[in-house]
Amino acid sequence: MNGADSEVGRLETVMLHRPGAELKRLTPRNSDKLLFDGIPWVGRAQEEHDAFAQALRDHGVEVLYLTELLQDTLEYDAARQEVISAMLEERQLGDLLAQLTRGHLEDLDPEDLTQTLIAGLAREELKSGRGLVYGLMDRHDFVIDPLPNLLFTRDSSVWIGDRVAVTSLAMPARTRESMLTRLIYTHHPRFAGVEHLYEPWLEHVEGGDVLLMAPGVIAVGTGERTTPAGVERLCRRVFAAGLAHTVLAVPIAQQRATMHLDTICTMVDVDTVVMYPPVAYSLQAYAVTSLGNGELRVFEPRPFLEAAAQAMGIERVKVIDTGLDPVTAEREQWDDGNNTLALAPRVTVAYERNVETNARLEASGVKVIRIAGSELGSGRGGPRCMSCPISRERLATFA
Ligand SMILES: NC(=O)NCCC[C@H](N)C(=O)O
Repeated sequence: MNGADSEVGRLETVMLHRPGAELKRLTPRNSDKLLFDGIPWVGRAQEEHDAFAQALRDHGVEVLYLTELLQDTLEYDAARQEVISAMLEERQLGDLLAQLTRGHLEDLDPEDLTQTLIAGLAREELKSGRGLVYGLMDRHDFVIDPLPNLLFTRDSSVWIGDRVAVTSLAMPARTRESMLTRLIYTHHPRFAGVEHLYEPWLEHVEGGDVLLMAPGVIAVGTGERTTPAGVERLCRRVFAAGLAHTVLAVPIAQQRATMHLDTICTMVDVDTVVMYPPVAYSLQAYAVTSLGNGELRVFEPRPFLEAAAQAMGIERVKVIDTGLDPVTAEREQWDDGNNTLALAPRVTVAYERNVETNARLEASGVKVIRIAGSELGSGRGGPRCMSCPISRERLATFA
């Protein structure tokens, strides 16, 4: 059954995106805008990603690739027309270039259209071009921007219970990603009948900010990406659908190092998190519950870990004591040491480079499946960011 009610229930199915030609578009001139901190060696990034996918399969996880789902989806004419129109509307190419681009895209078969929607289209790759906008563009300028961050499938959709929240991404370089995930969830037969909990045109919410702490309890970070209004909208929708009794709104620093809640905190067991030490005990949360009729009850802020324990009905949330010196902690947090992907309670995937954090996890009894991420990490995301759980074994239902 599709869906998830926790971060740690046995992972059954996951959606990944194997990086490809879109990474080859990155240059020192555009990498900042495209949200990469370096220029990855693409072949090696693919090898690292293949090893990640294989590690998941070796642990019984079904791996779905976004590219394959998208290509299947683009076999349907309604889906093709929908995505081409939406993309051109967003892109603002002017009437003539939009018309030429439409013609170019309509001539592509599903495989090439998939590639073009992901890797983008440079002006020089258009079959034919003319007019003012075309003339004013450099031949390397993008008629369609590439989506190198599609790699981070966590952010462009998130399953909550049996519904999928198609997210509203905040950064211009990423907004088109959820156009593609929405298309898949709307038209692919595998997802027939799945209800959408959230939509890309609503206030900003990114999947990396959403943590399913326990059945009925969701933490949502609000900072550089998810906006306060996004959290409020998600609260209303989650409560209306009966998917949670408490949402914890967690303000996080609005900076790149902590762009999502999952860059500083992920769960490794039903009651245990690995967390960036400097914020572990200072992070605050506003608990939000439903008063019915769409009204929300918002509680005074209190320490996140306390608020989470209370909502989860447990005495305390345990924090892996990484006990790292501040410099090592900062280095490993930057390299996604706290961004782990649980395959089951106390079994987690982590970047091998975060030697100290991983050692502490193991000392606490967590099995760590190490993966290489020297190239993948240049996009500033770890194993949790690179995975969208489609199905996890349910822990429980809440009344
Ligand atoms: N959940 C995550 O933290 N995802 C990582 C996203 C990295 C990407 N380069 C971005 O800046 O959005």
